[in-house]
Formats: sequence, C-alpha cells, structure tokens
Amino acid sequence: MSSTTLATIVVAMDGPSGSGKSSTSRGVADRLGLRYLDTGAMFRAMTWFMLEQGVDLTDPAAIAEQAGKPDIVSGTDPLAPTITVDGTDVAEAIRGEAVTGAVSPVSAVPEVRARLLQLQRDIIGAGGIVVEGRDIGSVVAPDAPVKVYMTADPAARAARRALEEGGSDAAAVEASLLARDKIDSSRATAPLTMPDGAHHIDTTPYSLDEVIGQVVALVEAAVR
Ligand SMILES: Nc1ncnc2c1ncn2[C@@H]1O[C@H](COP(=O)(O)OP(=O)(O)OP(=O)(O)O)[C@@H](O)[C@H]1O
Ligand SMILES: Nc1ccn([C@H]2C[C@H](O)[C@@H](COP(=O)(O)O)O2)c(=O)n1
Repeated sequence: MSSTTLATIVVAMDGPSGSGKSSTSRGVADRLGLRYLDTGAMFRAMTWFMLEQGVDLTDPAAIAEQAGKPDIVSGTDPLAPTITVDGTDVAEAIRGEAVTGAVSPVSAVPEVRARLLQLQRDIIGAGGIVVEGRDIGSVVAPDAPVKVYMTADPAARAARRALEEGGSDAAAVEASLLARDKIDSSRATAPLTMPDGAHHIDTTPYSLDEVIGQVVALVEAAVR
C-alpha cells in the first residue's frame, strides 16, 4: 500500500517549450483538487525585473548581483494562477516578446536558479501540488512520486503556439521555440533533461484532454 496521498503528492512535469506542460498541469491539478506551480513564470518574472532595472543581460555577473532582490510571489490556484514582482501584477508582461527573448540566458545564471529553487521548494512545502518546468523531476523535487516528461514534434508545438497567439507565423514561432530549447538543454546548471524515473509522453498525437487523462491515471495509480 502506497503512503503517498493527494494531500502530499508532488507531480513533476518537465519538457521543452510548448510541449503542453502548463495546460496539462493546470488540467490535472484542477481535476484532482491539487495546487499548481508554473516555475517558468517565476523565471520570466525574474527576467522582467532585470529588464525593468536595465541590467546588462549579456553580463552574468550583473544578473547574479540582482538575483536576490525581487520579491516574486506565485499564486497556485490552477484556474487562476497569479504572479507578482514587488507587488506588481506581471502575468501579462512576462508573456511578451522582450521577456520571451531574454528568459533563457537569465535562467542559465546559477544565482538566479538558486534563488528560485528556494522559493519553489518553499511553495511545494508538504506537497499536494503539480509543478511544471525544466528541472522539476531532476533538481527541484527529485523524490516526486510522479514524474512526467512531455514532448511533441517541433512543428506541432509551433502550430499550437501560433494558434494560441492568434495566427502568428508558425515558422518564426518554431525557430524561437528551438532556440530556447537549445539554451535550456545545454546550460551547465540544471539543464532540461528527462529525469530518472519519468514517464515520457509524446503529446503529438493526443488531444489536451487525452493527455490530462493519462497524467491523472498516473497520479491515481501512485496514491492507490
Ligand atoms: N495535447 C495537446 N493537443 C493540442 N494542443 C495542446 C496540447 N497540449 C497543449 N496544447 C496547446 O499548446 C499550446 C502550448 O501549450 P502549453 O502552454 O501548455 O505548453 P508549455 O509546455 O507549458 O509551454 P512553455 O514551456 O512555453 O510555457 C497551448 O495553446 C495549449 O492549449
Ligand atoms: N524550471 C524551469 C522553468 C523554466 N525555465 C526557463 C527556461 C524557459 O525557456 C523559461 C520560460 O519557461 P516557460 O514559460 O516557457 O515554461 O524559463 C527554467 O530554466 N527552469
């Protein structure tokens, strides 16, 4: 009999940009009554802060010097996740081109990762949460009872994102996704990788609802 319960479970969801982590994680958390944490939004919020401060983003030492300063607060309701920096709601601003274009190099700075790792572990606390990002099953919560590594063909990822953005150029979106994947997978600290013990789901042929169902089944099996 497993000692894991829904109240204590940590579901670690990792994968490259646009593979479906956020939408799947929110759907799973909603169906199971769990909290939800978007760690990518935290890295984006840190990047927004750096841009606001006029930090030279080509200088890792300058980024490191500022990494301890912003107060980043994440709300964990899967139906209405929130994110603020020093009390300012940045939920919309962090999805803009400026942040998207700068977030991978900022995320590669070890001091940024150390600061956010601490915040992420504080939020995870005793569990009851679905957490998504790039290093959740490998670094943030390596003992998570359920780990999922999601992928999808680059063309499918780009087409989904372009649709979401209301008809952006799919080729340009694909180039941007692949550029971020490259930096996220090759950095020295906590690179994107399939964690030990993860279930690999290639979401290309499945609808969002089907993928949510697959992950819910994994969680239900873990708490049985
Ligand atoms: N299985 C699926 N089938 C079709 N569309 C999907 C599927 N999963 C997610 N999507 C859609 O693909 C888009 C990208 O998904 P989502 O934002 O969840 O990806 P992500 O991995 O969190 O991306 P990022 O890392 O860039 O935040 C969204 O518009 C979402 O609705
Ligand atoms: N655990 C994480 C989560 C995110 N990042 C970085 C790398 C991504 O390109 C960027 C934005 O994430 P997204 O909103 O696309 O999920 O944040 C990371 O390094 N580690």
